[in-house]
Parts: sequence; structure tokens; C-alpha cells
Amino acid sequence: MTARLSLYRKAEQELHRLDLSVKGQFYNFCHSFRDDPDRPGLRMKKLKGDSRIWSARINQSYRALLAPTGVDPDGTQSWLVVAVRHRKDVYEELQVAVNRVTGEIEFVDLSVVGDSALRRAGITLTPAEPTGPAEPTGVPETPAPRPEPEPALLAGYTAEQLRDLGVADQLIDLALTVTDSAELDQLLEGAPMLSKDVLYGLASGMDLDEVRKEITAPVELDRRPDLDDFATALVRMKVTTVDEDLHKVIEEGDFRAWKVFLHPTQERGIHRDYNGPARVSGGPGTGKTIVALHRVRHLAERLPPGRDKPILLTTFTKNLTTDLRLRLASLIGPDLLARVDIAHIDQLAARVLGENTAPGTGKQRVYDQVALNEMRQLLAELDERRWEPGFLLEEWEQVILGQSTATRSAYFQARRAGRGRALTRPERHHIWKIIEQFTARLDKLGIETWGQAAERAARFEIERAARIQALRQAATDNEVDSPAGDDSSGSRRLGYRYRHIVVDEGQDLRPAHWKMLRAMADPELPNDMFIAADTHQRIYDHQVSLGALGVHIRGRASRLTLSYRTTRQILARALHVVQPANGNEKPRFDDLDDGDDTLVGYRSILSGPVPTLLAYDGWHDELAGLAATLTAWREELSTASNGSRRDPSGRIAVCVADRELVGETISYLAANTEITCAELTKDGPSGEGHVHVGTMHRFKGLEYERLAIVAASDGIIPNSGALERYRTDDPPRYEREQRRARSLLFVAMTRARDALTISWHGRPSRYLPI
Ligand SMILES: Nc1ncnc2c1ncn2[C@@H]1O[C@H](COP(=O)(O)OP(=O)(O)OP(=O)(O)O)[C@@H](O)[C@H]1O
Repeated sequence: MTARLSLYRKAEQELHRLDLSVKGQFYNFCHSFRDDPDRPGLRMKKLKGDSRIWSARINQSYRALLAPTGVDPDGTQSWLVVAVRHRKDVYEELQVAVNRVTGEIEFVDLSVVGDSALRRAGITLTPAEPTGPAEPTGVPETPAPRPEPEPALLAGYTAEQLRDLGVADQLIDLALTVTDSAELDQLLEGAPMLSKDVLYGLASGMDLDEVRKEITAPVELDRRPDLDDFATALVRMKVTTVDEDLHKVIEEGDFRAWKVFLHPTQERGIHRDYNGPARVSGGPGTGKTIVALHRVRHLAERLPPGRDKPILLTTFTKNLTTDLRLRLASLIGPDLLARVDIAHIDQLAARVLGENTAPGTGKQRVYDQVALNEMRQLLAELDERRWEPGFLLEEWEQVILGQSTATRSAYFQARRAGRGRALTRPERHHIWKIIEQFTARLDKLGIETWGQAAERAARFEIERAARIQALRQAATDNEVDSPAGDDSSGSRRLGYRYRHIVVDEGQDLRPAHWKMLRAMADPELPNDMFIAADTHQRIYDHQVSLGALGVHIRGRASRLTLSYRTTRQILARALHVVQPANGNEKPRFDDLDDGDDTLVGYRSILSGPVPTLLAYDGWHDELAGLAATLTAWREELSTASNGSRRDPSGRIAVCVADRELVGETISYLAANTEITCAELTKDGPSGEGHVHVGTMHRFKGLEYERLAIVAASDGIIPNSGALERYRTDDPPRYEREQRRARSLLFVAMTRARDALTISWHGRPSRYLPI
């Protein structure tokens, strides 16, 4: 008799934590088991608590816990490995069951639940294997006297309500007795995903309807499942088959859960057919990039054979492109990867311009700061003091370039929503004249801004798309005239550049970028555009209304709400930055269209230390504090959980507000510690240093195990010199700049996976939760 083995997700995670030697023995165990599950050496034994769980011997100390899930007609047995445990941690009370909401097999493990919660619920765990009198069982022999009952955390709910939302039966009574969040953490450590999600949702203040809508409904089966039918339940589950993937887990150590175990709400967006552009939103770490990558895989797998690259995967910055390429390469094979064009948005615009510009006539592209200096100089030469250079540059960028305003009379009509005070016609006339001189100046210098480049590229692409449409029309007319299919129109030769476009970090793209992208994909084909974006993380002032730019996402928008990166402790503080609990300021975030985006239901099931907030008297003291923190972190991260040494490089980062602070931080650490640093540049980290140091803008889309944000002082975050001017001069701009500064801090804080420290000298930033 042979057997097929699959791995339950939690067992996978447990395996990761085991010593290499145990992993190897587990691998051998799997081979023996598959050859003959009845082999006596495996010492298969049913647990008394649930006769569907068997324990089998991996080595002297470790046991695999398995559940049979069916038998094929040819006699091959199917088994699911639900856990890998030390023998003293195997208890009789473990259970597997089919969840009544999802229809998937769940493994409920009470061995990780805290003693006090178990005592209150009257549960005593029985070891499955006698461990001798000296070995602790995790539960005292004589129960301690019952403490005074404390109010329960979920007192307002009934067992029936929790059951109905999908909480595993075994956890319900326990959950109703939990008195604080630490106990809830302990209870849920080994809990199935849906139970965690629901109970954390309720504990964080979501009401029953919200939990039902956001958490339960998306994973609910249309029909109630048969709770005894394990074989069908197994088919519904995402599991790792031992044959295909275990080898990677053990030998290569490169297995990542996101490749296999998607959350049902992530999954829903990926495999759908959309008859137009679709958008997925969600707070930091909810897996938008993961969804974008799986979407690319889904689309690539369905392409007709060919050697072209009909899929574009694009994002805002160069370093994120590198990251996307690496992650995609680990998700799909080289053949599919070769069908995907991965390029950042400015690179795409530059390519279009290159195609449309005669050799040697191109302009040098410059950042906005260079343009600002030129504007400043021009105004000085003209002795013009009525307008701020920054205001004029934005007026040009957002109203004139942003709306492709080509003539003065068009500018008189242009919408200036959100641009601050209204401009009279003579004022517009005056501004137009200055901008004309300004663009002539740039022209003469042979330079253009990236905004200008994007606008020109968009125009070329729009003209190209118009030519394609005209050729199509001609071809259709032709076909009517000569059905034999004469291709003299050339429509077969000129086509849209891409069949599918997938955009990550869409919140920061300029209007011109959207126009360019829109013109690059055929609007008549399904699945033309897929956009991942979170406007709470918009850190450049590129406001767009996608509908007005021809990208119609209405009715095709979905939202992710569960963070896979950030702990609840970090999330709560970060949310305070963009959703302050009090004060008059309630920043509004758009949905890339004319509506609002929200973070309702944004939550995490991860738990970790509360972020540390540290005040210092001066910058030098603060740097000394940082050095101590980093030294301790580096030491801790240099030791793996099994005691072996590991390289801590790239796991720790320091985030500051501007380049000057980056330089000062790196110099201090170089002079006073043994820590080596790599500066985060637009191309990624500048070298091999242990700790990455960069400005907040550079942290977009990244994540680190531990993160320190330093110099989070008032005046620095936000930069009040620049900001305060707008308070009276230009209140809408003041509001925009504040929102942008909040978003920057929000992005920075949510890069931290496990630990976050924020420090300042002088007064703390007004956005911090203190
Ligand atoms: N289904 C999943 N299973 C396991 N890990 C996941 C899953 N989805 C996402 N993750 C992990 O969560 C982290 C955040 O994912 P990702 O970068 O896609 O989020 P995001 O929403 O794009 O974040 P941000 O907006 O902050 O850039 C990553 O480490 C990713 O591997």
C-alpha cells in the first residue's frame, strides 16, 4: 500500500522553525510513509481526543500528526500532515474538523493556549505519550484556586454568533472567557486562520455585520459542507504536496508561504475575468503586490504560445522593479517570465520618447528640484515676486501638463480643483506668460522634467492608439468591401503594445502615466489593466481621477484588509498617523476616482512588541541611542532560532526625513560603531552594509524585520519651514501637504515587520501617537 502526503499550512510553518537535522529526518519519514504507511517502524497511533488524528514517529523526540483524508480506488491513501511536534507537546485534545463556513480542514491545537484560559474553561490537557514523572506537562498537577472572574473581552457575543462566523468549535468557549488581548494572542497562536481573523476582528471593534461582510462572507461556501467528508474538504484546501514542494522547503529554504497560501480575498481578485480595468486596494502589507504577481502568473499561463511580451508589469520606482522581477522569477518559470515586460513607469516613458525622437535630438531628463531652481532664477531675472516658484511649478505640472493644456485659451478654461485659491483671468494670463518663458528656458538648456517627458510620451502613445483604431476601422470597412481579407490597411502590423498591463503602487503615478498606459493596452479586450494601489500611501502629489483619464474601474474594485506584514501593535500606532483619533484634521483619501478610500476593517493577526517611542534632548544623544539599538538588534538577528549564526544584513533599516539626515546617520554609525551601512538609493541599497539607511521616500514598497525611524521631531516631520507658509497663503495646499507628510510617516512605520522604534529630539512630530 502506498500513500500520498500533503502539508497543512501550519505544519509548513512549524517545519521552518525546526533544526536542519529534524527537517532531514522528516523528509526521510515522508518517503517511508509514502512507500508504506502501515510500516511498523512508523508507530502509527490514534489520539484519544480525535480518532482522526494519528501520531507517527519521525525520530526519538519528534512526532508527525496526520489525518487520513481519503483512499483512491487503487488503494492509495491520502494523508494530511497537520503538525510536526516534540513528543512532549502532543496532547490527546488536538482535533481536526471541517470548518462549517469554508469547508476546509482545520487543525485546532489547544497545546499553545495559555494555562489560565484553559483553567477557566475547565480544560486539562492530557499528554499523548507518557513523559515520565519529571517532565512538565504544561499544566500544574493541582489546579490553582480560581481567580476572581474578570470581564471577558468578547462579552457581548454568544457562542452561536461566533460559530456562525466560522470560529472553530473548540475555541468558542475559550474565546468567550478571554479577558485581555495577551490571552487572546495566546489562544489564537495555534488557531485556524478564519478563527483568528474573526476573533481579532471582533476584538478590534468591528461589529458582527462588518465581520460577516469583510471576513466570513468572502470565504463562505455557497452550500454548507458535509462535515465528515474529509476527502472533498482536502480538495478545497490549498496544501503543499510533499512531493513537489517539501524538497524546496528543506533543501533550498526558499519556500515562501505567499506563493501557495493566498487568502481567499486575495485569490478572488486574481483569477477573475474583468471586462475592463480592475483595481485592488488595501492598507500596507495586505498583499497587493502579491496579488499583482499572482495576477501576472494567471495571465501569463493563459497566453497563446509565442515569443513576444504581451504582459507589462510596471511600478513607480526602479528599485521596486528589481524586487518585482525577483519575486516573479520565484513564482513562475523562465518561459513565462520571458513573456512579461517588467519596467518602471519612467523607463516606459523614456522608451516611447526614444522611439519617437531622432538620434541625438533627445533632451536630458531632470528631477523637479532642477526645474524649481530654474524657475527661481527666471523669477529673479524677471523681478517677479507675485508668485512662489513652487506654486508656478505645480500649476504647470498639475493643471497645464496634467490636463494637456496646449493653448492659453484652454488654460483659461482649465479645471483647477484642489489647487487652492481661484485665479482671475488676468492672473491666468500672467502665469501663462511666465510658464511659456520657463519652458522655453528648459528647452534652450536641452532639459525636460520627468513630468514633461511623461506628458510627451502619453501624447505619442495616444496618437499611436488613434492610428490603430483608424486602421481597424479601415480594415472593417475593407472587409465589408472585399471579404477575402486584404491587409493593405496595415492594421495587422500596428497593434497595441500590451494585451495586459499590471500596475503596482498605482497611487503615485501621474495623470500622464495613466494616459500613456491606457493607450498601450487594447481597451476592447478583457483583462486589459489591473491596478494595485493604496492612496493612504501616496507620497507624491499626483492626484488623479482615473475615470477622467479613460481608465474606468467602477464596479471592478476590491479591497484587501488583512495585513500579513505588520503586527497589531505597530498597525494601531501607524493608523493613528493617517486616522488621528481627535483634532480637527481628518485627512481624506481618495479612491483614485471621485470617491473616498477607507481603511475600515484593516487589521492584523500578527502580534509583537509594542513600538518603542523615545525622546532625546539632542540629535547627538539620539544617534547614540540609535547606535545602541542597532547593535543589540544586529546581535539578536545574527542568531537563528536553532542557535546557528546567520547574516543579519538587509533585515534592519533606519529611516529619516531627508538626505542630510541620511548622511549624518551613516557618518555617525561609521565613526562610532562596527555597524556597516548601505544607503537606500533609487536603484536599491548602495552596497553590502548590515543596515539600510534611507529617506522615507525610498522605503516605499519595502519591508524590514526591524526598523528605526529617527529624528521624528516636530519641524522635521513635517518640514514646517516649507509647510507653515501655506497655512494662511494656500489652505488647500496646506491640507494636501499635511496629508502627504502623514502618508510618508505611515509608509515608513508600516515597513516594520517585527519591531519598530521611533525617536526624536526636541518636540515629537505632531503626527505621532503620543
Ligand atoms: N497570502 C499570503 N501568505 C503569506 N504571506 C503573505 C501573503 N500575502 C502577503 N504576504 C506577505 O505579506 C507581506 C506584504 O505583502 P505585499 O508586499 O504584497 O503587501 P502590499 O499590500 O503590497 O504592501 P505595501 O502596500 O505596504 O507595499 C510580504 O512579506 C508578503 O510576502
